[in-house]
Amino acid sequence: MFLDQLKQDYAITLKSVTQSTRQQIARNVCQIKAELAESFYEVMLSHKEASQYLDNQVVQTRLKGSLQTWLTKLFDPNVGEEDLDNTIQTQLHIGEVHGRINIPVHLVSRGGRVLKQEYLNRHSPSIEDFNFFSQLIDTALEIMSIAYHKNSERNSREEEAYRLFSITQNIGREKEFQRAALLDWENELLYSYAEADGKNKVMRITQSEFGLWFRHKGLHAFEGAPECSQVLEQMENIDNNLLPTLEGDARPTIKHIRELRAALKNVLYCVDSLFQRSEELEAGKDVLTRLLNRKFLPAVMSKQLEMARRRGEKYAALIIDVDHFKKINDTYGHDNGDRVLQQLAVLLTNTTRSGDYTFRLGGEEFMVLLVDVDEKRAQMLAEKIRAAVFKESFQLLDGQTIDVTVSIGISVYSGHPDYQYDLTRADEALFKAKQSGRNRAVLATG
Ligand SMILES: Nc1nc2c(ncn2[C@@H]2O[C@H](COP(=O)(O)OP(=O)(O)OP(=O)(O)O)[C@@H](O)[C@H]2O)c(=O)[nH]1
Repeated sequence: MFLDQLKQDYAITLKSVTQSTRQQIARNVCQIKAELAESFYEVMLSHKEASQYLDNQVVQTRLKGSLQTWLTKLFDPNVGEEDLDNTIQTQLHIGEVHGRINIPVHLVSRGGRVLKQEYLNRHSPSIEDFNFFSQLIDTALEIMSIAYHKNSERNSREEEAYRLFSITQNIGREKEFQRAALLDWENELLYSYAEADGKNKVMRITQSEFGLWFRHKGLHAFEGAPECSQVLEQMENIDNNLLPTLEGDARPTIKHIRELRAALKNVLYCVDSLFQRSEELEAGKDVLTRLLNRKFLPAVMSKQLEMARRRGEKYAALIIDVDHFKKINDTYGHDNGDRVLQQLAVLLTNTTRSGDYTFRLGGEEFMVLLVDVDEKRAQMLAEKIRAAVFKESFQLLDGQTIDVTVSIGISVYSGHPDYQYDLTRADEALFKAKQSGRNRAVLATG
């Protein structure tokens, strides 16, 4: 309904000036569009809140250009009433992107204000001209804000659903797994000190299997629980205060070891109580593979993106597609096809770390989100997955085994504020992997 009203207003605005005035305004905009983009992003980047969302390099290489394209299209004098549905769709799409990357609406409005001010300063337009310019900018921003609100409402519902889901996905197994990971780390640590007289530097707990899981998944799953900050504090205490006392030439004293064990016991106690808080909840899993369902993608990706932005920890998306899966279905039947997908899901879970995420995107397409990696490591892990699938004997219902291969497209966080941008790059890389013969992993470039 709002949109119908906006469409009518838009049409009235277009007719409010003559065609030659529209052409003149379009020329004006074209002449100064680079300066408009410059001022827009200068203000955005100097604004504390806005600069959190925007990476300087991406602004230079991409966003300034996109803003200029948007202005050119918005003021294109050939856009008539019959094109308005398209124009509106474009603005809705931009609003959705803003919602996805959490740019607050008031900042976008601020951007609009900057554009108008800049246009006024540079062209000293007539009232009629300036009114037209303002009306189009305001209407476009109004349409964007409709999509923004819809999208952010959906995001918060999905985030809540994901939070519930992630704490309850195989909760018993997860609990035992994380307890074991923590105790393994402790054993390794003590063993290494006993053996090497403290000369070895041991992996920090925050970087351990448990630490990665807790920081990337546990914190999100148990969000708001008081034990979360206690676990974080204890881990920092261990890494920054306790471990250094055990390293170096001096032999660790029994007092140091006791302190470390007490801190670890505390972490274990908190973890147990976090798990106790949660209840089993089955909804939301992919029925066939029990992996994360596609609908949790926005919640997970937004969280990782925020972490990447705040802490500089990159992540990678691996889009994994079974090669010639149709042939497997056609040759051995759909049930055997299902069985292959289930075995692949288990293999993916086993070849990744517990801090990583594994999704079934749909059909025979999966996605692994690797946390805390760079290009080199992402490529190595993708290759590890590819090789593991290649080596695996997939078992069919009648006991016979078949070989299966996968193609993988890899993209590493590029700094772009919209996670969809990097997912599309991974998709394009997957396409290349298929084109160049399948059974390979290709890293997206550019
Ligand atoms: N058994 C089973 N098959 C599925 C499922 N979802 C999708 N499919 C089938 O997966 C097949 C995918 O085939 P295509 O998209 O042609 O791809 P492909 O044969 O794997 O070929 P490439 O990807 O190009 O290597 C289709 O035949 C779908 O019917 C599912 O849940 N179970």
